Amino acid sequence: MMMMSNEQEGEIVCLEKSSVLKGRKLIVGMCLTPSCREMLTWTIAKIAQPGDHILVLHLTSSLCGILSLYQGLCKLKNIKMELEIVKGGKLKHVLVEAACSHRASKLILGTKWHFSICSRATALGRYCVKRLPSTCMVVIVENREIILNKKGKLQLLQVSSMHLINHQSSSTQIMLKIPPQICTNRKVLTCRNLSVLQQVESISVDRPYSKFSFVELEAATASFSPTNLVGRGGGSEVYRGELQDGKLVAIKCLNQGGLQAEEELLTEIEINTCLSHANIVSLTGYCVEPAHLILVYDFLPEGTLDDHLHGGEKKLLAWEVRYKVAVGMCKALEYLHDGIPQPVIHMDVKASNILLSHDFQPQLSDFGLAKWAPKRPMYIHCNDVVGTFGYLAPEYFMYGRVNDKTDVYSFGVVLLELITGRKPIDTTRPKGEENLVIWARPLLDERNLDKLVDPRLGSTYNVCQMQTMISAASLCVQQSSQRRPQISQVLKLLGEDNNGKEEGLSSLQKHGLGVSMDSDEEEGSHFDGSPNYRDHEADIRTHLALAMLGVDANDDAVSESSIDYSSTYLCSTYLEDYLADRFSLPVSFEDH
Ligand SMILES: Nc1ncnc2c1ncn2[C@@H]1O[C@H](COP(=O)(O)OP(=O)(O)OP(=O)(O)O)[C@@H](O)[C@H]1O
Repeated sequence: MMMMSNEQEGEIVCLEKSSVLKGRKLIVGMCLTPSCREMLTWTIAKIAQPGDHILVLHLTSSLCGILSLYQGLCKLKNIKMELEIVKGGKLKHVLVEAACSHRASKLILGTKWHFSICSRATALGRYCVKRLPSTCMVVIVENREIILNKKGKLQLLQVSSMHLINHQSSSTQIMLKIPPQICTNRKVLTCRNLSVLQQVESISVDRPYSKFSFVELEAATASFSPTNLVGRGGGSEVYRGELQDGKLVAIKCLNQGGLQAEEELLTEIEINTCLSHANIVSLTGYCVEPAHLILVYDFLPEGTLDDHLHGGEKKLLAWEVRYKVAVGMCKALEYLHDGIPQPVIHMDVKASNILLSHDFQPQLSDFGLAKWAPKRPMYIHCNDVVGTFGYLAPEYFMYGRVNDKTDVYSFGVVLLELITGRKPIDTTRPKGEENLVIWARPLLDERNLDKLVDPRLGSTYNVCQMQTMISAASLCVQQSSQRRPQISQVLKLLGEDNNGKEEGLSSLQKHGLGVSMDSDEEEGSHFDGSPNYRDHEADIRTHLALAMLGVDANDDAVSESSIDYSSTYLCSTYLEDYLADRFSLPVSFEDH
């Protein structure tokens, strides 16, 4: 029998391999919550019988994820790396025991403590030095180091002298961090950035990016002059730069001072090596130096969608452009989810990560939080919820569950922004209107164009496209992730891919609706907002939306109770009337 606990939901799942407990090996999946301890007690008291063997399994998936980043480098250097979970009480005892039992030649430790030289880290170092044989060197690393030899004498060394330390392995030594205020010589390559650089070089081996020196980037930006500063993110500053060959680039300087910047840089480069798409920003190169972690991208002169929709200073974003942005982003996500051998979840789809070229072609940027997608219909569990409030899918926000539908939800929020011109969270709005999805949901159900559509657009939009976009948005922001369509289905709904019309038609025919559509009727040809538009396509696409709902509802993975029928209701009510009226077709959506 195998039992795993679902920490966030507080439920215990028992997977019984065989109904008869013969062989008597019980595996208990254990995390550190009280409900897990309760589960273990229950297993011991109620399930296990004398002679049984209980194996307690603790999965450290986040650490495994980080270690997998190093696989390339280890392979390159022909190094074997293993993860070992050790049991024990005090850290110092565990460390010494492990070093002795493995006959380690070096015990290398990182530290997050900010300490003075006479602090706890020194004490830990001294403890280890005393108890370990002289064949084992103790090294504590962070930024700059001090070597503490056996006699307790302090000697200042630079990390570039690491090889020197390696040659002295006969004498036991400790390296300690100097607190930041004592660090004066910033030119020394830190251990950390050295390892980041090695990893970058190993993961980008198939796609060599330009490796810029900081001096080159200084020259490109007039010494990072404030006039070239184009934007600030949560952990970065972005400058416009011109390279020697005249190419314009965006230079993103990650704020140093933590693992986060390193992880972002490595993830961005690792994932970008697998990507090439017209709607995804191209990474040109990087700069990794002692005090600098920098990413260099193609420069997109029109800035972000966020600036255009909510910036205030920009010209009104025309409907035509809004629709183009929606389709372009949908294509980028379809490429990530379905178009590459190892699919990717972006994890931070939002208006400020959608950049616009001179002709307003959208490009998705910022892969620092991206993840390799799990196989459908599985999801991955994330303990840290990162991303942007207002765009986070409910199951991710509440339970840390991630799969491709996480991006679909965020994309739905972007569609709502394009339709309404409102921000996802706007605390200046009256009560009840602050959260865009909550405010929009009943209006989407009613198809209340008067209230939904950005008042700045007036009547300058294509009603057919607006209806389609509203259908897509209402499907994408559904509470239940299983009920959300896959992004490829959303792309069919929005059209503008070559197969959209035919697939839309064939789907209608499959559902017994023989609707003809003029082949010369080009989508987007009516921009006058007139009520006399011929909008067969909108009907077809909205019907497709319903077909999707039907498909998902039959999915075994969807339990009855998890289905939110409200949007089925909203689409069908609208469509039954509409199709019956337009095409004199008796339509009933009961079957779907
Ligand atoms: N390739 C680019 N071309 C032009 N401008 C860019 C480019 N990349 C980023 N910018 C500008 O820099 C700003 C900051 O970008 P960055 O990706 O660091 O942050 P963000 O996505 O806005 O926020 P966060 O990092 O918190 O998610 C953007 O809002 C945009 O104005």
